[in-house]
Amino acid sequence: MAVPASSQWHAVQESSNRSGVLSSPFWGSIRTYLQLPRTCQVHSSSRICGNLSHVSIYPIVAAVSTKTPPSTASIHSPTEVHALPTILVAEKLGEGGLELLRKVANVDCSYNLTPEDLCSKVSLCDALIVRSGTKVTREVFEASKGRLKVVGRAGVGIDNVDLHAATEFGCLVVNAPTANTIAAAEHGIALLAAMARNVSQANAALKDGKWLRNKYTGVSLTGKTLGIMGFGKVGSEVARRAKGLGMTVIAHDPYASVDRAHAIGVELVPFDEALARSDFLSLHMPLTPSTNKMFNAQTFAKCKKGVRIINVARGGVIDEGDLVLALDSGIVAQAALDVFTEEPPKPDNNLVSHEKVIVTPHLGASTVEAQEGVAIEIAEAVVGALQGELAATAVNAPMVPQEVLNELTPYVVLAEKLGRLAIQLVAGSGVKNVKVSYTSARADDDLDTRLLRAMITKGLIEPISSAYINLVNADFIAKQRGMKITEERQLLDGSPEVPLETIEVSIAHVESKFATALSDSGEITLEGKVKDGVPHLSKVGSFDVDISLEGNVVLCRQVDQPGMIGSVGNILGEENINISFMSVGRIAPRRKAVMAIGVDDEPTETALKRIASIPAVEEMVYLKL
Ligand SMILES: NC(=O)c1ccc[n+]([C@@H]2O[C@H](COP(=O)([O-])OP(=O)(O)OC[C@H]3O[C@@H](n4cnc5c(N)ncnc54)[C@H](O)[C@@H]3O)[C@@H](O)[C@H]2O)c1
Ligand SMILES: O=C(O)[C@H](O)COP(=O)(O)O
Repeated sequence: MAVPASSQWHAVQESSNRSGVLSSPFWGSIRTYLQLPRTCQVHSSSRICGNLSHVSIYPIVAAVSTKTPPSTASIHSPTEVHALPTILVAEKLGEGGLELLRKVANVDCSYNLTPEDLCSKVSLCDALIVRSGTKVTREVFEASKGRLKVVGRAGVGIDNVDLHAATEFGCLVVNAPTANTIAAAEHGIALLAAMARNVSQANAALKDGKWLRNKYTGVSLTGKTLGIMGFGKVGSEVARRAKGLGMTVIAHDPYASVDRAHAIGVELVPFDEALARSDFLSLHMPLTPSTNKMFNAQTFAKCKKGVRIINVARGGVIDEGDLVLALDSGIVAQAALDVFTEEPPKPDNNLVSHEKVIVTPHLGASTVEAQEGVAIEIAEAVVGALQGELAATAVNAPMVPQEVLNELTPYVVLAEKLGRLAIQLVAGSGVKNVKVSYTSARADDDLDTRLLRAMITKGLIEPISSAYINLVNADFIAKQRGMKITEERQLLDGSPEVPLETIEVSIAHVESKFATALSDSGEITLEGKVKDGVPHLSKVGSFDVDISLEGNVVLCRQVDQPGMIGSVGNILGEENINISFMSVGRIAPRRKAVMAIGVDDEPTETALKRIASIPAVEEMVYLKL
């Protein structure tokens, strides 16, 4: 059959199964975000997305994928097909949060686990919820063997979670950043006032029968300068309250907005100036490698003599040994500490027992109200993540709003398929340079491609490794394998109604099993687009084609002559292989052409050999999706 020069010949048969599990954005997004292994089906006995009690995530017994996190395969047996996910709650969580979790999961509340117990339990869990008392170490992720998909930190600080390991293992970490802000700020103010008036010491003395009115004369707050170190959520709430107490409030925070500070009457100042001017310093930065022990002998030396320090942030931001010396020498007059480098501190900790120090056992977030709020905030985040939503409080993954995700879903599928096809065209190994080009009528800031890049990476790497890749770890794994993935965009004229026109994946400096896939510049190049919500392959090398990316793909380069489609079609028909789509792209009539054939079934070796031996077929490759 001759093919019209300007068009492709479409179509033998369209797949009728487009409305299955994956086509719904909701169910699709479950897979997309957590990238549940393809051996896992997401089923619902109800189509009401809000009612998760009907959702189950389980492995298909007859696996179609070679990639399954090992524990998933070993834990679920066919008899557990409708099992709910399991969430381990390793520290006390408010009842409201537990109720939410119990609606969608088996909830195992096991507190005070040893590190060994945590490691052994975690291999049976899909999510883990902790507060600051549980160290979620690399060993925990290793022990989970890929089953753990989400760690929920019921609070703000995530310094007890090994984020690098979480990312490497593709485990999402979410926190509950807002619900305990006020509680922490109120505790900061409580410590400020208690320290200034020696409340703790006087209380202890009086209970010990000592009426020491002179000894416990305090200092006033009004008119004094409070330096807020870390002007984030807690810091700014402390600032508001301190202003109400008549204090002058200054703050140091390299990342805070001057306008936000001015709006509540706070002057942002450099670090050394904050130290030099403050009568009281209240610490509110996170513990990171750069804030670790940032309050040490050198910094105390820059402080106003007799400064008083409150710490409701993290013990590790202070060098505790240096603080003891500064208290002994009078550089620091008093300290009020809620947090410690080691929690609980050792009984002989001489900072805790110091007479100029008052302490509380990490109580900043411990109000009834805050704990209920945190529990609900983290339960919603964990449930959302298990549903595949891109959590607004994700700590180690890009946050993509649900609307954006819904819109991008078919492009996400396309991206993974293009990566998967492109890597199969490489002869040998050593893919180092991959370029992804997007054409779109949307401005750069209106098109979030992180998810697409992650899925292309997944498609490129999974077929050639044992790595298990999702949005969380895609960049990490690509980097680890020395694969550089660059992106470029071409802005098109026209309506920005659809997010993307085309996605092109090209792999440079490699040989191809199918030379026709090499572009004029010698790179393996595939282009795809989304048509009616379905991903299509639209270009192979320099040849335009058009097949829907469902099933698997046979690519042939042949001499463009009558009867080619019939010959290939006949062979596949005789071998009982269903063709879903067929398209021929060519440069000019009777010259070279590329035939792309979508097949529902896997062709036998014999069928492929028969196609390859058609005299006009010059090269052929079979690609699995
Ligand atoms: N004691 C408790 O129970 C309790 C309760 C809640 C929060 N916290 C801790 O309080 C701290 C603040 O929490 P948040 O919710 O306000 O966090 P946040 O992220 O809203 O604020 C932290 C601020 O610190 C700033 N910062 C970072 N590095 C800094 C540096 N080197 N110098 C100065 N500022 C720096 C950031 O820019 C940010 O504005 C965290 O350490 C958190 O873990 C403790
Ligand atoms: O970072 C936080 O949110 C606080 O330190 C609270 O920690 P907690 O949940 O262990 O009380």
